[in-house]
Amino acid sequence: MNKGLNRLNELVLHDKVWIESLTVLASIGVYDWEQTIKQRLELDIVMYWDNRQAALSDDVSDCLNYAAISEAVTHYISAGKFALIERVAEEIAQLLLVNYHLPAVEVTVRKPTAVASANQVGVTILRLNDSCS
Ligand SMILES: Nc1nc2c(c(=O)[nH]1)N=C([C@H](O)[C@@H](O)CO)CN2
Repeated sequence: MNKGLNRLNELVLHDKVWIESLTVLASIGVYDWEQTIKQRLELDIVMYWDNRQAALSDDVSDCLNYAAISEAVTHYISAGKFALIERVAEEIAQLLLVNYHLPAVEVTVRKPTAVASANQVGVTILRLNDSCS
């Protein structure tokens, strides 16, 4: 437990690269009719990452490239079929932790059209990379 809290404390001091309101059309929903249409999801992604090398070199090959990551996330979600937005959030978090060796990532998935009387509904998860501890 203490180890987990220590790691969370360290993350507070970390740099971040983030993507706000990435819009993706997805096969998403728990009802059969939802699997016959595409619905809009919006993602906020906060990636914990040390930006110092990129700042020093001013070279795109040293940065965590938010354009490339936006494309990878869009492709992954568009190609899949999902019931819950929780699964979308979890799989995107794991994809980013593993492929980009992030120490941690926070993923929010919103489904803006799901509840007519609500502006937005969604989930947020924070995942730490066990191989970075
Ligand atoms: N926590 C969640 N609740 C619900 C989800 C979901 O993905 N996570 N999904 C639905 C339905 O698909 C809904 O969006 C259809 O309007 C219901 N609750």
